[in-house]
Formats: sequence, structure tokens, C-alpha cells
Amino acid sequence: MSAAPIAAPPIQTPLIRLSGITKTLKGQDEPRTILDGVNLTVHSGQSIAILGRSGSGKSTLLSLIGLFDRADGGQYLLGERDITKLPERKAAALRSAEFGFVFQRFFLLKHLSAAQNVAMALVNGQGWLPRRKRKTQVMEALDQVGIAHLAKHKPPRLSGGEQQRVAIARALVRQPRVLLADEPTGALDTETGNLVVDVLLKATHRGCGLVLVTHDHDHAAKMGSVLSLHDGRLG
Ligand SMILES: Nc1ncnc2c1ncn2[C@@H]1O[C@H](COP(=O)(O)OP(=O)(O)OP(=O)(O)O)[C@@H](O)[C@H]1O
Repeated sequence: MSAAPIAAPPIQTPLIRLSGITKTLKGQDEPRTILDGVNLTVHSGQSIAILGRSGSGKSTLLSLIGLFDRADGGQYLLGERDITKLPERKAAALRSAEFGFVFQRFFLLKHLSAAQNVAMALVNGQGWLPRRKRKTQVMEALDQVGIAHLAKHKPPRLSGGEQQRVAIARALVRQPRVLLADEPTGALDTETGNLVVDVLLKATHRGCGLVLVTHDHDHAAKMGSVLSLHDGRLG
């Protein structure tokens, strides 16, 4: 009896494919090429760390991925869609639908509770979601980062790590396909930073792609892959 043929695994379209991305900054001085043919592929559930010396262009690259900025050359595919030259209005809509952002600074509103800060991310062009639905999504996001019990606390009563977890919940509440984190542990001590990295990684278990810019080699080593930006190239 011949063995049954082994089915080929389904080929998944990557969430993101950047090819040959270039970016030259034209300030008062000589134009400077920051990204010089960057290729990057991000799959669902994948975590990628980007290391590189200060000024090497890590934040610039993250801004391009998150559609805050545009490349001068190369191609950007989001799923099957070529978004290299997407007009800004459409880019803004994609930005809030597809990406979650976490930064070194938490950017929380001090006079709002943790839950209210997270709910702010649910305001969209059509206004607010129905109250009950909004509350459920907010509590799920806070639960996902392990601080549902702090929902009513305002930022001044929270530790740095707790505040960053509120910021991560705010990034996750719209269920983005990709989480972009720029030095999210930069303002935290080592132990708290480790916790925050674990929370970010947990999001990848639900299928989110994660791109983490960091200076911390231990945090980078926790990611599925580690890339380094050097002389405008990622490798
Ligand atoms: N809007 C801008 N105009 C001119 N130069 C800029 C602009 N934004 C960034 N730069 C320069 O581009 C280079 C890359 O900056 P970027 O912030 O991407 O680096 P980075 O690797 O994230 O650095 P760090 O690790 O210090 O955050 C730096 O030399 C920076 O000074």
C-alpha cells in the first residue's frame, strides 16, 4: 500500500513585504541616505527585533512601515495590496485599522482612567462604538496585558510598567495586524522591561506581527528573528 501523499502546507501571504526601500533625508545639510535598499517580510505571529546604532534609521523605518512617512523608492505590500503610493487619506485609514503603535513614552492622558485611555483608540471616523461593545473590547485588551484590575486607575497612580501596559492595551484594542514598538522599554528598569517585552510577545500568539526596535540585546534575543540596520541595509 502506497503512503498517502503529504499535503503541502498552506502558503500564507506575508502581512508585510518591503523590497528595496530607500529613504534620503534632505535637511539643511547634504542629503543623507538613511535607508538604502531595505527588504523586510513580516508574517502573522512573527516577532522581529531591529537593532542598530543610534541614528542608523530604525525609527525612520518604523515610521515608513506604520505609514507615518513615505519611502523615496522601493515597494511596500500590505498583504496582497501594493500601498507604495497610497494617498494620505487612505494611508491614515489603513494606519489606524492595521497597526498598533507603542513608543518609549506612554502618551497617556493623565485625567482619564486606564480604561478611558484605551477606549480613546476606539474613536473612529464614524464616531464611537456602542458603549457596551466598547467596554467589552477595552476590558479584553486590559486583560490581555494583565491589568484589567487597574482599569479605573489614572496614570499618575500607576507605575511606569503599568502605564506602558495601558499603552500596549490601547495599541491592541483595535486588534491590529501588526504591532510596531519603538524602544518600548527605554524608560523602564530591566525587570519591568522584561515584563513589557513578554506582554508584546504574547500578542504574537494571537497572530499579530511584531516589529520591535530596541537597543537591548536581551530583549531582541526573545524575538523570533533579530535584524540589524547598518549602513542603510537590514540584515
Ligand atoms: N525629519 C528629519 N529631518 C532630518 N533628519 C532626520 C529627520 N528624522 C530623522 N533624521 C535623522 O535621520 C537619522 C536616522 O534617525 P532615526 O531616528 O531613524 O534613527 P534611530 O536608529 O531610530 O536612532 P535612535 O536609536 O537614536 O532612536 C538620524 O541621523 C536623524 O538625525
